Amino acid sequence: MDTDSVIGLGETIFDFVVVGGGTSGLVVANRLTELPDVRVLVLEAGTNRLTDPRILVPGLAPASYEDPDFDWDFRSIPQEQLHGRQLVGSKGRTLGGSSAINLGMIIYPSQTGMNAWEQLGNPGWGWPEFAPYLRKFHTATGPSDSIRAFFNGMQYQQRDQGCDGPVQVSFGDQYMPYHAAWFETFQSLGYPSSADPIKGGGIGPFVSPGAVDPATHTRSHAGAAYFSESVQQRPNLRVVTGALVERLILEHRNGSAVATGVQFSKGDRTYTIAVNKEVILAAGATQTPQILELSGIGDDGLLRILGIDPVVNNPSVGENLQDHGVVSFGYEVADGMPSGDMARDPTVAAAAMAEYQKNGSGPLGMVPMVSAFMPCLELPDEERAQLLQRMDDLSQGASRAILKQSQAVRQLLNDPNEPTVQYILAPFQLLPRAGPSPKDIFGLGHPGFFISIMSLLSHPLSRGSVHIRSNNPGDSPILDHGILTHPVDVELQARHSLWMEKIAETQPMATLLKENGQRLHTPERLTDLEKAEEACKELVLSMYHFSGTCAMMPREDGGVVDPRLKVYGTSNIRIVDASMFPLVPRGNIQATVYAVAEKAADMIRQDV
Ligand SMILES: Cc1cc2nc3c(=O)[nH]c(=O)nc-3n(C[C@H](O)[C@H](O)[C@H](O)COP(=O)(O)OP(=O)(O)OC[C@H]3O[C@@H](n4cnc5c(N)ncnc54)[C@H](O)[C@@H]3O)c2cc1C
Repeated sequence: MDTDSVIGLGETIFDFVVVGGGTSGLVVANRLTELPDVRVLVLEAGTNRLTDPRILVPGLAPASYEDPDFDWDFRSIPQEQLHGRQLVGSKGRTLGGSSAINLGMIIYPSQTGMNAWEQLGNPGWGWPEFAPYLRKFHTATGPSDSIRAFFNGMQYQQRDQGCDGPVQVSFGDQYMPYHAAWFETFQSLGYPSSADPIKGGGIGPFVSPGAVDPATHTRSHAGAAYFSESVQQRPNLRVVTGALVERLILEHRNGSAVATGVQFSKGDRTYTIAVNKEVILAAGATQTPQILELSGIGDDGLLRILGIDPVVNNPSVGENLQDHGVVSFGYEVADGMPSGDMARDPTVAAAAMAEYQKNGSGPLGMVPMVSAFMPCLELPDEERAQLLQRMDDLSQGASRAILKQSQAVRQLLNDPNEPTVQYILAPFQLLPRAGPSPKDIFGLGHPGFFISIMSLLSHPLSRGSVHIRSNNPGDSPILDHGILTHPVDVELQARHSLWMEKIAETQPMATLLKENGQRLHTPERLTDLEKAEEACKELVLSMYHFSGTCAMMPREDGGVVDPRLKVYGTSNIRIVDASMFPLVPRGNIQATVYAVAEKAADMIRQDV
């Protein structure tokens, strides 16, 4: 399909117009066009780079960051709580969206976390109903026998995995000694792996599989998986790239707003396309609220100031932004030990590329990260009670929306079986202080060889927002990440970060690291909670898990969509991307995005 063409577009009546050809948009477009009578148009602002090596080769993802052909490259406003630092907001701007440029880790949400979605007023969204969709989107290929032996204690059963979904999920073939030591170190600390995260429970270390096709060793993202060559042949599907959706054309009918068309620009022309049944918003958590606001759905006051006629007053549009902040500690490796930092030597980089081109193996063809879900171990019962009390005190007088969410998060933090953090081991250096440019953070610019241990709060309480800055659709929205604005998050993040020092000094990890070697996070070992809190504020970065800005919740609780994903006050606009998450789930979120979109597609098919 020539996705750059608009020829004949005006002559077709589309039943559904999907805004955004990213992770969720392509899932829904694919599933709807399985029905031959349903005509779907996808409008994607970004490029079609399906055959570009920076997307195809999993290990080349960082080469796409900040390039406008791949990345929206947002920056937050200065974050007061982080001493005025700006955070990066990379986000895919190409067919496949963020799944085409992300780090490829596939991690599943927890049972308790999903049940919290349902408890927030969303019948049908608890774990039992949601879990099948976590399998529907993917086909898993298990680890080889040698990889299973390498990761002593790894939990994995083929019967638990997805077996016929479009996204290919697999393990790598060349892990480093730190990866095996990760498992053994947690075991030494008394926390062996207890369950495969796909089952929604358990704590301890696990190997994060990657969205990599084991046959071709290429990235399996939404573009490759849901917009494959055979799907491109469907006569009832049309995809146009380079099409920036500016606003929806709305009319009032019987007390609600009806979308009758979509206005978009391509090149220097503006087009309006009629829609027969529904508009499906899938522009991601940063731009779905932008499009609603540009169309007159949002906070009346803000819209009027910016010269937009309000159609539906809902001040919750663009609020409730959630993200996982990630704090990374860097440890120098022992002399002679390998590190991904070796790739800064052009000879080593060329050898890795040659190995990849020969048979797809090696570091470029895999996702080289392992993780662990853990409770907060350095938190004695009495201090835990104090922390929860602090949380309750801080919630006093909060809006109904925040109060309800705080209660849900409180339950999660109080559950002894629910992790409060995800630790990740990456066998290369990260330089948060060199930010906000991702090229500097990922650029391996510090001399020497390092690994990184990272911590991400599983259930953050901090909230940010994203709103339009003007009525010009070409202006990027005002992004206020809000990471670590909540004092309880700062304390929890610091306590978890202190534990990263323990991981690094426990055997066998300790022997792989240089004794008294350089540390990229702080010159001295952190022992003190206050100093750790300060370090977290200096180091925390966005994990690019934008979500929650058009949350699925009752409208009086701060919701923007109902449990059928319909935008309140409208009759034919749905949201299917990460902006509908009421609470960000534990871990990396693409698996949850895929599953939400699969469930959304089923709902839409039932409803029309
Ligand atoms: C650098 C990076 C690394 C990440 N690493 C991981 C990881 O390892 N594991 C994991 O699970 N998750 C990861 N994530 C997160 C995950 O990829 C995203 O949360 C998920 O893909 C978001 O899906 P979405 O459908 O909500 O939005 P997207 O996939 O971002 O899709 C939105 C699409 O809408 C388009 N669009 C936006 N505005 C308009 C407009 N006005 N008109 C037309 N089109 C528009 C965009 O160009 C984009 O293609 C990462 C994300 C990034 C950016």
